[in-house]
Amino acid sequence: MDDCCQQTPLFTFGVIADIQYADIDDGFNYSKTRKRYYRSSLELLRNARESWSESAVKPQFILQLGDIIDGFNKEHNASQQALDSVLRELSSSPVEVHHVWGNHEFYNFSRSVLLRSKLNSTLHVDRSFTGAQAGGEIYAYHFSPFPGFRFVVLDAYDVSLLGREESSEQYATALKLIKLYNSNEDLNCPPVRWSLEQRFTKFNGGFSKDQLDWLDSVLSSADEKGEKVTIVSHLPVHPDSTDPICLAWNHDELLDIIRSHFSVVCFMAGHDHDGGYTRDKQTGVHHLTLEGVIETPPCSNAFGTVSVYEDRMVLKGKGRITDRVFLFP
Ligand SMILES: Nc1ncnc2c1ncn2[C@@H]1O[C@H](COP(=O)(O)OP(=O)(O)O)[C@@H](O)[C@H]1O
Repeated sequence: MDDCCQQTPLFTFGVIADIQYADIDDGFNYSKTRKRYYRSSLELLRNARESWSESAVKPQFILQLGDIIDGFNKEHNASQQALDSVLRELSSSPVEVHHVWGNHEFYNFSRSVLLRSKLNSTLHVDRSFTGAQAGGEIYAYHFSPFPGFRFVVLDAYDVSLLGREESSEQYATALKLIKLYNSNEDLNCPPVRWSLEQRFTKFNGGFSKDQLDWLDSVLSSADEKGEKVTIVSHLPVHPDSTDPICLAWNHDELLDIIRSHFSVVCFMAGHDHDGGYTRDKQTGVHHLTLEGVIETPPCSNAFGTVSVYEDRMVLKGKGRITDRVFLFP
């Protein structure tokens, strides 16, 4: 690392993904290739929170990249209890948390319940979001924690079979789309094994035209102001930053928007518990997929602290999170 990292950062923030806490014994992912540590994930969250609390430069905020509790809580009637446990852990330090929504949020709660819950950060963080939200039932908003820097939280399940009433127009639209690619009876089962079309599963989703238009206008305004924008979403959008089975349905449309605005410097996601990273060749935008807490052994960790400077962001990872430098394009 060069001299930059000896300087005091403008601000720092924490990142953590796929905690998927449940008070149940360890298990495995669907294909039985990765162990899942459901109880230990709360301890790993505690490690992250303690490390952030004790750090010399306190993070200004935390980005929780989605899937904070596991879908298994629903069948144990323990959704609210599990959510209370992780939120209690997070709230034992005063730093504000920006929650992203993933598929496991929708296994536990409906969209309307989530919109009224503590996982709707627009209701609970200590700043005004007037005019900053996408509107309607879309959980997307932006905030500026420091002059010249903006963060956009996206709703990757805006078009989805999850969280929508089966009788709703949105459900019908999502069903029509997924069925164009996936003819399996079980829509969680991917339609193909190797191509990008694997992503058309029920555990993924996409961004509506309303949300894409909103993002486009937020980024146009950021371009004009000369801001540096980091976008966060549960689902990754760059095929080289993840296993393609984890990509957002219309990842290509989202990428096109990012590529048409020079303000974007970084895109952060969760969902793929093995993590990933690429730098987009066309724009130099960094695409980080953060390794998931749930598949991290109790002896390790999975969180990071990002220090932001004028010309770069520096990720200091703990446990299996790799240190990285994101030079601004
Ligand atoms: N290949 C697959 N075929 C059928 N169902 C699957 C497949 N992969 C995952 N699922 C199911 O999809 C849901 C979400 O999978 P899960 O592994 O819990 O997601 P995540 O990776 O977000 O934790 C679960 O109900 C799981 O059983």
